[in-house]
Amino acid sequence: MSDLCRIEDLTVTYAGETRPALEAISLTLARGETLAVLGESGSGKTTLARAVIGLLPQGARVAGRIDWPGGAARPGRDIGYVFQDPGASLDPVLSIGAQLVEVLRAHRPLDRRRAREEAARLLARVQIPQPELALAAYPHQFSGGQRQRIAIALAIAGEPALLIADEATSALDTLVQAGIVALLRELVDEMGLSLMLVTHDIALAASLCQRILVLDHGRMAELGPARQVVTQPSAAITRQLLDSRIDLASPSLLARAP
Ligand SMILES: Nc1ncnc2c1ncn2[C@@H]1O[C@H](COP(=O)(O)OP(=O)(O)OP(=O)(O)O)[C@@H](O)[C@H]1O
Repeated sequence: MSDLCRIEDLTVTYAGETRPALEAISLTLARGETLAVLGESGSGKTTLARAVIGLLPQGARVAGRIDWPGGAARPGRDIGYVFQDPGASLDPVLSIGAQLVEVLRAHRPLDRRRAREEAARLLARVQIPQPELALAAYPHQFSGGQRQRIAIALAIAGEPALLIADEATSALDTLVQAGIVALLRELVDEMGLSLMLVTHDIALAASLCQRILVLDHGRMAELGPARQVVTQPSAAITRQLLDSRIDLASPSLLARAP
């Protein structure tokens, strides 16, 4: 597998802060690789994802490097981003079709008719029923799970090499969450996408990703194959995250680690 993204000694300090939110992060993400970024609230997961996509807030100081050996990555086109709240991706006053067509035409040389056909195909791909009709509907007409599926359609519309899912399932109830996780897994397999899954849920990380990076107060606590991280954790914080998941889901957590 060739390298998609190389992060070297990345340190990010927000404006007005003295303590970095992220410190000395180094890792390489291969093409087609699935990586979970795991940690407690405030450990720096979103900061890492925002740094990768190049969308840190103004005034944030960045040291270190993020290299894209295949050429600079453009948000939207080369990197798709799915937020926890689909409302962050979807415009409430535009129809789903208009939003998808806009993104498709910004990134791909499609005329309006072809873009609309492609939009319907994308909605079908993320399992929105009656995609032709759905194009004319507005975000509030869909359930939370369906809105997240539409946000995923928007994120993959530019045929990105990397999809970042930032707590994309944590606001959803368990069954709906399982459906979105299954969809992400299918898309990664079919499109050869790299996935960066930002989560505080070690079971989810292990079930979906090949490697897990554990962050603790902005630092790398541990990075390794998912199975190894969940069966032989080397960092205290990973053991804590595991302990907090010792419930009925735990046996499947170990069985499903890639
Ligand atoms: N815009 C900002 N300005 C100042 N500090 C910030 C800003 N955004 C985040 N932080 C701080 O940076 C640290 C890391 O935050 P970050 O959102 O990356 O963590 P996280 O692991 O994604 O947390 P969560 O799971 O709660 O989203 C936290 O201490 C947070 O308070």
